[in-house]
Amino acid sequence: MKNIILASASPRRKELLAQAGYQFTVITSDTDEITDKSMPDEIVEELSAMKAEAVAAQIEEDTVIIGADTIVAVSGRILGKPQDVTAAEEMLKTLQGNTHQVYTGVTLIEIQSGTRKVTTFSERTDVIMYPMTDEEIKAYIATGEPMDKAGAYGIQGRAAIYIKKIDGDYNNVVGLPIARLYQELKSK
Ligand SMILES: Cc1cn([C@H]2C[C@H](O)[C@@H](COP(=O)(O)OP(=O)(O)OP(=O)(O)O)O2)c(=O)[nH]c1=O
Repeated sequence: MKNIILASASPRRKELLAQAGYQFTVITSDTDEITDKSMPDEIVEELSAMKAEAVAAQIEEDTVIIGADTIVAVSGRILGKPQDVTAAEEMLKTLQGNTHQVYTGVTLIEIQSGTRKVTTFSERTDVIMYPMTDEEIKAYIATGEPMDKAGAYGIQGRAAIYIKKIDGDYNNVVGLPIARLYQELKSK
């Protein structure tokens, strides 16, 4: 197994990769998360590639660089991280009592003897949320938990009490589909 670099500032991604037993370093970059894609799987795949590439540009030794991006899709809309409390409130009002999809895209850039091999994939998890009252939404936002998370909630945190059902990889919702990633890394 080669050196691994996680190109992400997300504490959840770091925890999941460590939990899987990998040794790695974290190097982050300031990537403008802008894409002209409109399909959710294409968006997360492209943004994960941009994040991995921004870090790969600084690396020459044999390494595997991992970039990831997570978004929420609901009724034809794409939800990233909320800009402010009002946006968080609006997102949660849309998600409560409904089914939505969480997409995480992952890009691996394998640098070997100066050559680069890029692998990108995405995973989708369907999530059904119980209805939330306006008071519950306000109280949840007051915890501060939604602000750095796609769709303004964290399934691994206080929002767990509103999750009725999921179909797909739980860790994909948290931000890194670690089982699929392991399958991909196995061959590296
Ligand atoms: C839906 C959901 C998202 N999230 C998080 C995962 C991601 O960290 C975040 C989406 O933002 P991202 O832009 O995917 O990632 P990030 O900005 O946290 O980190 P980086 O770009 O450096 O890799 O939302 C949860 O933690 N729990 C959830 O239930």
